[in-house]
Amino acid sequence: MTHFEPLLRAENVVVEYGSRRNTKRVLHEVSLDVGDGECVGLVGESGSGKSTLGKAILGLVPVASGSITFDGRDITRLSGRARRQLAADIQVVFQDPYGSLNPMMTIGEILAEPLSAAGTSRAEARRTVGEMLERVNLPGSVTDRYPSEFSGGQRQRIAIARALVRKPRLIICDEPVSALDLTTQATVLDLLIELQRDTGVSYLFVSHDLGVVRRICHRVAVMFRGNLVEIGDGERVTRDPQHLYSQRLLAASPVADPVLQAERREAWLALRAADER
Ligand SMILES: Nc1ncnc2c1ncn2[C@@H]1O[C@H](COP(=O)(O)OP(=O)(O)OP(=O)(O)O)[C@@H](O)[C@H]1O
Repeated sequence: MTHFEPLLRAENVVVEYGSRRNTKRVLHEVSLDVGDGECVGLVGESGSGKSTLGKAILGLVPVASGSITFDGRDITRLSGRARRQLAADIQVVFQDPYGSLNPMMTIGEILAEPLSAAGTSRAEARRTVGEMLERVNLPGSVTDRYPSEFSGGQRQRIAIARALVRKPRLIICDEPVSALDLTTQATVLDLLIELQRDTGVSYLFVSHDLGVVRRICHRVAVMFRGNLVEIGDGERVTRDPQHLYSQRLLAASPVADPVLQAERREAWLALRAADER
């Protein structure tokens, strides 16, 4: 089995929404590692806290307690400036390729923007943009066109290229293929796998779709009502649902805590139900 050095480590992360008087805890001491070059899936039913963990790592929601370290450095509570500097290393790809690309900008402008914000020269930015388009299998000629001229799958390729331009070490993929039809999903997942092989980038792959996660992830973490209730060290090649559901997770969990045990079962039954729909 491959062992991975943790690039990202979340330890006992607590996130609460709401006001001081009316607090709703949505993450309960969640701990999770992502290794260099590893793809860790985060699955769970709707509202279980998957996106919130992604947002906490990106600094988009405050962490009430616990810590998040990246490459050995505490990034739990960074100033705005330090957070912007970290943007080169941690990028995000969202579900909605329609909403996440500015419709008023050309593809060339969209891809060059993070580079010019970081002070890269125009010539260098143009070269990098061309390289990234090639990586996501789009021709260089797309730079003069606008997002509305592309299909959902192509837009998601563009969003991935934008996430890649600053050569990040981690990409939070938040339901990146959920809005796509099945064939397009498959090509985008294959692209993500290929990019990971070529660049060694790590993914935290948020999805409610176990089939998708099974296809792309090395390990799968299961969230349930704000708790991380299970981590299975699956493999990308694991395609057998029985392997995940029955062998590893439902039957053989040596969990002393009966509440956690019950939550694990419920989480997996909910996922299985969603998977079968
Ligand atoms: N800005 C917010 N203010 C208050 N509550 C929120 C906010 N964002 C999310 N929540 C709540 O936090 C909980 C976790 O939400 P989150 O979006 O992280 O779940 P999720 O597992 O990603 O769900 P989905 O698969 O539907 O995206 C939910 O109960 C949700 O209603």
